Amino acid sequence: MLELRDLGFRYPGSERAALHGINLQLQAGQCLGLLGSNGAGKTTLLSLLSGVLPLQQGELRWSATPRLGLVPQQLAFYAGLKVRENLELFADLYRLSGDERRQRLDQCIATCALEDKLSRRAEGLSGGEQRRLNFAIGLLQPADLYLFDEATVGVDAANRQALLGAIEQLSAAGKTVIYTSHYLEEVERVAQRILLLHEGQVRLDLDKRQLLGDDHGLLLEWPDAAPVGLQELLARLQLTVEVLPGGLRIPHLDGQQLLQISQFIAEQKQLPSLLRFGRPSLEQLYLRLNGGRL
Ligand SMILES: Nc1ncnc2c1ncn2[C@@H]1O[C@H](COP(=O)(O)OP(=O)(O)OP(=O)(O)O)[C@@H](O)[C@H]1O
Repeated sequence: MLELRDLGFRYPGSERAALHGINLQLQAGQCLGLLGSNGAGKTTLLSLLSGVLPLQQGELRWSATPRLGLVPQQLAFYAGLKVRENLELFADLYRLSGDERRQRLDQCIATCALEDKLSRRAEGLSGGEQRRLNFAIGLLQPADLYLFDEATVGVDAANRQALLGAIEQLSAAGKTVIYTSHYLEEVERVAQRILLLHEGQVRLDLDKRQLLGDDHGLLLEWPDAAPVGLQELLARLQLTVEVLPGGLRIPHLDGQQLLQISQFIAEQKQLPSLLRFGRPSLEQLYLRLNGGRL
């Protein structure tokens, strides 16, 4: 649905390009998780796609005229208007009418749990409530491509689940989504493909399953130090170990090795504070890839 060729952007007066040499093809129905540390260029990329910033260098090719829904990082509603007035105003801007207008409004209000906030002025809402209004306004727009920039910052855990559910529904309905967040467990949940930006360039672009792989390992942490004798056991089992703050990770092991480690642990006075067998999370991979600069 979208192809970027050698896209670049430099803010006026800035010495360094915020983005350069970005090549990317995005298929319809795909949810792309956009990662990168502060200043990596994520918002700049979304701003170029949504036309908030003018194209300076490179090409943006759409397969058809795009209908875009945007949930921007900067809150974008009328602070002095009530929640209901904001939603109606944006419904007018999106030219929604009749049944579709009512359905979309009802759905956005329910997803973002705004039912009891409708007669409140937007400026009087809490931070998380304002974020939910911002989200509702983006979701209200009938679009083929939805861009979410830090859309859940400050939203409480229960409401966050509802917003993520809405993103999964967009994907399931064949909508294309670009989702950027520093909450990597959210990106891991919604995205099928992961794009990592670093200093304005694409550092990594992979299918999520390919990235996370099925490299099952054992993650162990202790309240104090690891038990005496563990290192010897691991060496005897010929296992490689990654030392982490507070614990260690054994990236590859088979059932027998897992059993022997479990027996050793069971015989110790102090149990681990964390024992997890599985593949690494996106956050753990990200910290390894990006040198911990999230
Ligand atoms: N309006 C601006 N004027 C000048 N430079 C800017 C402007 N906005 C962003 N930049 C710079 O462009 C680079 C990319 O910024 P951008 O906001 O795209 O990063 P980001 O990945 O979205 O970061 P964050 O995770 O902090 O939101 C940074 O070096 C930033 O300082």
